[in-house]
Formats: sequence, structure tokens, C-alpha cells
Amino acid sequence: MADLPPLRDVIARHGLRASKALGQNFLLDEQLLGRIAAIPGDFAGASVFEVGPGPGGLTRAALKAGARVTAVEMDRRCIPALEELGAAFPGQLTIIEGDAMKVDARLAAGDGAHILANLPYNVGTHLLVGWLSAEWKPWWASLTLMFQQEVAERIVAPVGSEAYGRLAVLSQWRTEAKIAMKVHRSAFTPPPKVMSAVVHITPADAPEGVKLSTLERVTAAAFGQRRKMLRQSLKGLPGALDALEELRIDPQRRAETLCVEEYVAIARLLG
Ligand SMILES: C[S@@+](CC[C@H](N)C(=O)[O-])C[C@H]1O[C@@H](n2cnc3c(N)ncnc32)[C@H](O)[C@@H]1O
Repeated sequence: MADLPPLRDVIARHGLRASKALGQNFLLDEQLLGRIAAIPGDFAGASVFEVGPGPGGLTRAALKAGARVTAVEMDRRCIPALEELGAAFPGQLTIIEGDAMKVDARLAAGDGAHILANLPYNVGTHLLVGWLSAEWKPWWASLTLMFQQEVAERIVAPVGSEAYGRLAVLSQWRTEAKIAMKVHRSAFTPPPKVMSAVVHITPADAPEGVKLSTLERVTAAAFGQRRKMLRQSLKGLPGALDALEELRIDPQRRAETLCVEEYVAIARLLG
């Protein structure tokens, strides 16, 4: 591997002025990038699917750690910078120019890939929901995703907390999800308005006899009226009130007091 130029130089040489429309806030601190790329574990020989590499900070950290990386970037201006990076790590980097929402990540990166991304919030949550909805156990080995801190907290939220809702249940019912690192806004160029955090998610066994679509219907109804008692919020869902009774869940409780396992149990009874 040749010596790599500092990321600041790469950005200047390729004229990669951050675009607001593309949600670009770049990470330039190589030590920090190395720590993020180390979150999933040893990357030597691993396959990584990276979304939104931009000038390639996280990409180079993953390549240095020995990963084979497939990176999808929709900003054409970044492609020459990424190609240079690929030349410094022969055979390790595949670049796809395009919209990650339209790319088949499984086909591009292969089964067992680790997913890595620092993305604009709306794209990130959309892709996260897609990856969490995969056939289980999923094709991916882990997700390491940068979010604004408020979204990260909704993903890992414990029962009873203000951030606990549909995203927490969807994220946690068959995974281990945790905040691996908080990242100060000043670490980004330009700095965003809010703090960020890296969420690390690994697949766990799916509870038996539960359909994702049913679980989603239950949580949508419950959290759709989160201030109401369950007997009110779930009454439009056929069989839900009987399920509460069978499970001895007090129908006067509210959505945020039911733990993930209780939602899973309700969905199981609804079939
Ligand atoms: C927050 S920047 C992060 C760049 C780089 N990974 C870093 O950490 O410095 C987000 C990147 O995602 C890219 N991006 C935004 N939407 C995308 C999409 N739908 N598909 C692929 N890339 C996208 C942007 O062009 C930008 O390079």
C-alpha cells in the first residue's frame, strides 16, 4: 500500500465541496475513522458494503484493516477520488456509482458482508428498515451506521424511555443493537447542527412463530396512539384485545410500557 494523501488534500484536489442537498458532512480524522471501522471487529479478509463513501475516509480505514470493500456513492464528483484509493489497494475496492436505495446490496457485496455507512439521516433510516426487514437470519453480518444521535437513541431505546417506539421494537426484536460511539459534531466538515452516534447491530435468533408484518401492525397501532391505553389503541386490530387478556397484559397500560418480548408475544398470538 502506497502512502495515502491526507483527506483534506483529496477533497481540495478533486473539488469536493460538501453538498447540502446530498447531506454531505465528511469525517477527516483518520484516527476516529479507524476506530469506527474497528467497531464490527477484525476486518482482515472480510467483505464490507459501504454506502456513501464520499471522499473515502471510512473506505480507506476499512481497506487498511484488510477488508474487500464494495462502495456505492451517488455523487459523481467523488468517483475519481475513490478510484485513486482503489489503485492504492489493488483488488480490494469495487466502486458503484449510483443511488444506494436502488442497488441490491446483497448481490453487490455477497452474503456475510458487514455494512458500513455514514449517511444522511433520511437515507440511513430507510436503508436500516430495509436491512432489518431482510429474510432472517439476514445475509449481512453486521450493521455499523452513523446517525444523528436522536435517531441512534430511538434505535436502541429501552422500554419506558421517551425514545422507545416502533423503530426500537423493529430494531431489537431479533438483533443486538447498541450505540458503539458518540461522535461530536465538530468531528465533521462542515459540522452538522446536531451530535451523531454510531449504532452497531448484529443479528440474533428470531423468536419463533412471529411474522414481521404482524409485529409491525401491532406496533403501528400501539405507538400510533402512544398516549392512549392499549384497550383503545389496539381495539381496531382483530384479536389484539383477546391476546392481551391471554397474556395477562393489563389493557390500561400504554404503548411505551410494553417491552419488546411482550410485543413479540402479542404478534405470535395474532399469527
Ligand atoms: C455524511 S456524507 C459521509 C461521507 C463519508 N462516508 C465520510 O464519512 O466522510 C454522506 C455521503 O453519502 C452520499 N449519499 C447520499 N445519499 C446517497 C444515496 N442515496 N446513495 C449513495 N450515496 C449517497 C453523499 O454523496 C455523501 O458522500
